[in-house]
Amino acid sequence: MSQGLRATEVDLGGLVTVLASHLYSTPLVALRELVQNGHDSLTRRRLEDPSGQNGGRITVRGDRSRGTVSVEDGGAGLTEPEIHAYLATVGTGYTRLLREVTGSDELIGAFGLGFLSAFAVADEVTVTTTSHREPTAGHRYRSVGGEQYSVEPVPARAPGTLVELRLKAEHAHIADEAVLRDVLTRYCVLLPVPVHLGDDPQPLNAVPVPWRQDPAQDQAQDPARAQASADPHAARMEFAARFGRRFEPLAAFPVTPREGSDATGLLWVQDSATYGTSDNRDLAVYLRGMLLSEDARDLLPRWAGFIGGVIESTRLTPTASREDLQRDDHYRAVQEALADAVVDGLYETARLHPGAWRRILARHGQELLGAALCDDRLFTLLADDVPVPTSQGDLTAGALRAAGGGTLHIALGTSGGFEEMLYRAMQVPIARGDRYAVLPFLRRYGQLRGCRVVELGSEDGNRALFRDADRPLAADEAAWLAAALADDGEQLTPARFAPAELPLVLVPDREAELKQRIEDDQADARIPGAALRLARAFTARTDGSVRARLYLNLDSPAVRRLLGAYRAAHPGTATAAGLLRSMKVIMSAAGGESRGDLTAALAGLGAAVAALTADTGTTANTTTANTDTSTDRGEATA
Ligand SMILES: Nc1ncnc2c1ncn2[C@@H]1O[C@H](COP(=O)(O)OP(=O)(O)OP(=O)(O)O)[C@@H](O)[C@H]1O
Repeated sequence: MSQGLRATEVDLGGLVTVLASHLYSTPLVALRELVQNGHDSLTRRRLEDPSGQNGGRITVRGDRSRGTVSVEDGGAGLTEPEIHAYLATVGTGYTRLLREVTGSDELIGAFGLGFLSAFAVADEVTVTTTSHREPTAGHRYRSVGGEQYSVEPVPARAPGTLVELRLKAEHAHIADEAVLRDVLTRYCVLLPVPVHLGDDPQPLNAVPVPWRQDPAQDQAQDPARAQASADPHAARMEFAARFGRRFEPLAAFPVTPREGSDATGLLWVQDSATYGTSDNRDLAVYLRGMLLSEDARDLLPRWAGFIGGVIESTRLTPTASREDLQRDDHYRAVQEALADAVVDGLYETARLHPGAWRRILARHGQELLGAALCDDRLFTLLADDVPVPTSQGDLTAGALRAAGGGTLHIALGTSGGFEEMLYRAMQVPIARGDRYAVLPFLRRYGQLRGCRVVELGSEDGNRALFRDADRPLAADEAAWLAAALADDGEQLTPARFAPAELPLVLVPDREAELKQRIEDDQADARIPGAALRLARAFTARTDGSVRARLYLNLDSPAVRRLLGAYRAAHPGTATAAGLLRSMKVIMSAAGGESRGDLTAALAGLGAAVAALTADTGTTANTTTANTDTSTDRGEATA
C-alpha cells in the first residue's frame, strides 16, 4: 500500500452545483451577491484611487422578454489575470485580500463564493469588464453552468463591470420589475451606494436611515435628510412603515450599542392583533449594509412576539451562505442588548407618546401580560397599565382591585357559570384566570401591591368567599337539603355570602375538572408521559369524586323560608326545593356547565308552577309528581 501523500481530488462539477444551487435558501440571493460585488468594486476603486471618481452607482435591469437580468457598476473592474485569479477561482476573492491590506470595514465580500450563486438562476453568465488600472483593455468572461469558462478581448468600456444573466426558464420571473424592486429594496436599503432599477432616476435605497443620521452632516449634504434628523421620531416611524411589510408600526425606538454589542438599528411595535401564543417577531440583520438574515427572530426575546425591526452589526458572524448567524458570544450579547432595547423603547413610548402607548396596550394586552412575567422592568412598567380581561371587559389590575374592595378576584374556570353570576350579582368584576398569563400576572401584582387575591374555584378561594355557616344545620336538615338540591358529584355546603338574594351557587371544583381533563387527554394519548406525571403530581390530592360544591346561602330569605317550611312539614316544601334545584341546573347549563339533568329541571319548573297555581284540591297530586321525579333520581324526598 502506498504511504505517500496524495492530493485530494475535487469534483468541480459537483462542487459548483452544490455551491450554486444548495448553499442558499432562495435563488434570489444571487441578486444580493451581484449587487454586493458591485458595491465592493466601487469601494475598491475609491480605496485604490482616492482622488478619482467620487460616488458611483449600481444599476440593475431586467428584461422579461429576453429572460435576462444585468447588474452594472462603475467600480474598479478586473484585469484579465484578476478574472482568472479571483472571479473564476472558487474560494478566492480580491475583496478579502484588500480588506486585509487596507483594514477597511466597508468591504462586504469575504468567502470568494458569492459569484457562483449566479449559476443558481442563470444558464449562462457573461461578465464584461474594464479595469481602472488598464482603462484601454476590455475583457469578456463567459460561462455556461460555471464549470468551464472563456475570456476574450472586447472593446474597452468605462471602468467598471457589467454582469449579464441569461435566466433559467424556471427563474424567468426574476426579470420582472416588480420582483426586482421588491427583492432589491429589502436587500439594499442600507447600502451606502445608490442602487437604481432600470432608468429610474430615484435610487431604490433613498430612504434616510434614522440611526445613521448626523444632523450636522445632513444639514450640509441633503435638506431632506436634515429634516428627517431634526425629527428623529418621525424619521423612525417612516422607516419602520416602509420596511415593515406585514404590519403598520405603532411606535418605533432605536437600538444603540451597549456592553458587548455593537448593534445599531430600529425596533418597532407592529400593529397586529396578536394573541398570547402568536409569534410575529420579525428581525432583519444587516452586515456592512447588506441583508444577512431576513428572519433572525431568535435574536429578539421570545416574549416579544409583537416586535419587528432591523439591526446592523459588524460583530455578528455570518455563515458561508450569509443567510444565518453563528451562535457565538456576540450573538448572545446582541440578544441581551435587544431585550434591553425593547424594554427601554416601551418605557420611552409610555413616557413620550401616550397615544401610541394606549394603542399598544389595547392591541397587545395579552402578550404584554406574559411579557411582564419574563422581565422585571417590564413588569414594573406594565403592572398598573396593562389591561386584564375580566367579566366586565378589560380592566387594569388597579381598577379590578378597587372594584373588588381591595381584593383581586380571579376565576379559574373557562366559562362564567355560577361564579360569574355571583359576581354579577355583587357587581364585582372577576378576572378571567383561564386566559393567557392572567393568573400569574395578578398573583404577582397582588404580591407587589400587597393586596388580597381570591382564586375562585380553588378550595382556598372558595373559603375566602363563602363564609362558614356559624351554626351547623341539624343532620337531618343537611341530609334532606343535599338530597333535594344536589346532583351527582355535587357536595352541598351550607354557607353565608353576599348578596343575600342569591340562594345558592354551584362552584365547579377546577382541580377535579383538570384531573378529569388529564385522564381524558391521556385516553386520547395527547399528553406526553413526562407532562402527564407532572400534571398528576399536581392533581394527586384531588380524588375527583366531588366535582362541584353547591354553596347554600343561609343568609338568603328564600333558603330560610325553605328550611322553615321543611321544619313545619309544609305541603309546598318539595315544590319549593324542586324549584331551586331546577333553577340551579338551568343556570349552570346557561353558563356552559352541563351538570344535572336539564330536561328534568325544565319539567320540574313546569311542575312547580303548576303546583303553585293549582287549586288546593290538586296540590297533592302535583307534589306527588315532583316527588316522583326525585325518586327517579334515587334520592330521598321530604
Ligand atoms: N463586479 C465586480 N467588479 C470587480 N470585481 C469583481 C466583481 N464581482 C466579483 N469580483 C471579483 O471576484 C471575486 C470573487 O467574487 P465572489 O462574489 O465569488 O466572492 P467575494 O465577493 O469575494 O466573497 P463572498 O463570497 O463573501 O461574496 C471578488 O473578490 C472580486 O475580486
